[in-house]
Amino acid sequence: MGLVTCKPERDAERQNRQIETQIRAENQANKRKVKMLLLGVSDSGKSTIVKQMRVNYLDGFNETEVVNAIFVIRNNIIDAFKNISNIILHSDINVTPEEKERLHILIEIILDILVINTIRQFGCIKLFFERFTTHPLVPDHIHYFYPNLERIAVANYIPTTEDLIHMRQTTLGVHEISFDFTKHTIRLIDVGGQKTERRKWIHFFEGVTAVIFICSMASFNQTVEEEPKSFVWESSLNRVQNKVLVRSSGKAKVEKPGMINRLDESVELFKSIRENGFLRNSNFMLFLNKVDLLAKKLSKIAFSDYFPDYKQWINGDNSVPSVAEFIESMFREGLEAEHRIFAHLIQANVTSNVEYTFGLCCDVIFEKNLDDTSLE
Ligand SMILES: Nc1nc2c(ncn2[C@@H]2O[C@H](COP(=O)(O)OP(=O)(O)OP(=O)(O)O)[C@@H](O)[C@H]2O)c(=O)[nH]1
Ligand SMILES: [Mg+2]
Repeated sequence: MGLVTCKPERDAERQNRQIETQIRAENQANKRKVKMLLLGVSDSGKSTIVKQMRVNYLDGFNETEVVNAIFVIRNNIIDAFKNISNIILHSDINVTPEEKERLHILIEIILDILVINTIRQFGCIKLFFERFTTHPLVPDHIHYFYPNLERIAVANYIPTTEDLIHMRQTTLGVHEISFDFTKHTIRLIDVGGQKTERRKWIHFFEGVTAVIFICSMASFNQTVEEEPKSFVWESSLNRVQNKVLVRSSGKAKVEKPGMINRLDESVELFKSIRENGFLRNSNFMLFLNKVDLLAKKLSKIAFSDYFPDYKQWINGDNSVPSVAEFIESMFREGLEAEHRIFAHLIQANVTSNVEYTFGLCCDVIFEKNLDDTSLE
């Protein structure tokens, strides 16, 4: 004789089954949710990666963002030209009295983009772009915006997607986007890299599937941006004076307190994050960014002028592959064996390059997650 159950019990069983199915479905969905954190010092290229994801996997930029970008891009250029004028006036570049006066006015007073468009024709500016493009105080975006100045200066200028990708806007606070990638939903979190912003990072360290740490390889001849600029303008034309001043990890002694090499800062920051207990089980991706600018700089500057240890490096020529290998070794040095990292060279302002590298990373992350799942 079969077991007779009364109606309330059958209802309870059905309800239990429904709840279990729901929990299973939620677990499956959660496994497909991936939290990724973009970390790195300021100006390393984190937000540029986010912009590329928006272009690749979302709808790109909306109308309001494009209109706001007109102002931001023009300001990027005006600020860059103020710096450039300062560098020229502290250099041995020949400047006519009229040019000198105009450069001083540019530094003192905020001028509009049309004025910059005329200043760009000055002999001293042209000479600057021939001789000093690798100067540590020249913002990276100007290499892109300088040849496009005429287009940007016209009254009815509308920024292109490419313009928005190159635009520089320091991140304050935390921004995130969410998009579908293969079978996964990726939540990508972008934070500000400035020192004052870093204390906010810890709030996002829980449940992180992957940390994408970005480093600008081109920052090897730069010092951290919080430093007094007057010193840098005067000294940075002489690269020997401006070489590594503080290397907390390396052998060079502290020569000027407060002057920290930006690549060193990036390595130190990476190590402190890699060893953070909350991120013990996260995958670590290291994006060695700005490979284009690194190549440009290495054609004019010896890497070993800034990192004397490089002279002893096996392949110590001044080539991109060798220098990149050395930089990667700086990140790996002293890490515990289980602290594995997946490193890749990247040029974040090239959409296809980001798409490719991100795909490689995801292959690693998802394959590893699959392993983790199968152990359960
Ligand atoms: N040439 C070149 N420029 C790049 C590359 N990646 C980023 N940039 C530029 O570097 C500048 C800084 O990039 P962001 O993405 O704003 O840097 P960030 O890490 O978000 O900086 P914070 O928000 O201050 O933390 C921008 O002007 C970018 O266009 C690259 O691979 N090559
Ligand atoms: Mg940013």
